[in-house]
Amino acid sequence: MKPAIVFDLDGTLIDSVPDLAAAVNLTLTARGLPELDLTTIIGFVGNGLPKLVERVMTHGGVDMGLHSKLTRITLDNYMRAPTARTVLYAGVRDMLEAFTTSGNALGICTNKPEAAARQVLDALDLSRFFAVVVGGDTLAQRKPDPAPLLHVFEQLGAGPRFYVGDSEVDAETAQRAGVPFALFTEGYRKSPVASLPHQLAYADSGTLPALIADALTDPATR
Ligand SMILES: O=C(O)COP(=O)(O)O
Ligand SMILES: [Mg+2]
Repeated sequence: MKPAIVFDLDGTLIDSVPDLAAAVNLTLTARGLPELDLTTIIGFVGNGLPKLVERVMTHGGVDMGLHSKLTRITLDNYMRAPTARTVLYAGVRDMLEAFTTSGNALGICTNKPEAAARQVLDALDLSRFFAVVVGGDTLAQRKPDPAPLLHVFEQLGAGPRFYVGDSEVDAETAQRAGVPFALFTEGYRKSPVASLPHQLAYADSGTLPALIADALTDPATR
């Protein structure tokens, strides 16, 4: 049976931080606060938009009483132009075509709000690849809680499983869900590859289908 493969979105399939940064910086400049650079924002990404805004506010010394308001404003900013500067990582479209042609069921488990994730996938013509999309606000729990990931796999059906992501949060989610994990090393990871639990690591999306096939013939991941 072909494995079901679930992907993280930001930092794994798409380089989306330029648009997240633009949304955050609109929020900041509207309050007279200085803009943040991409590296700083990358350090704040991974636990969903409310957490991103919380980290930005802590960094800027903004009163946390404004958190829900600034989260709403930042999401509105983001939703107005979610793919203006966002690009797919090299080889991603071909990789998704290859998995689809071989009959793998594919899903998305992201901490991005579900509506934003769906809008981004539509705009980049990626929606057709994914039978299930779960975002950071789809369930009461978000990654690194394993519930959203298990929810996606349950809907994709029986068979072997693999989760593909770029971050500490993704590695922990997979581990807690008991699912083998493929780490994309060129995303928004903050710590060294060796410190993240993973069954395989890759830097070129074109190599992933063969790597997953190999890993699934290895008794350690079966
Ligand atoms: O929204 C985030 O913080 C990160 O999104 P991701 O889970 O797709 O990497
Ligand atoms: Mg990610």
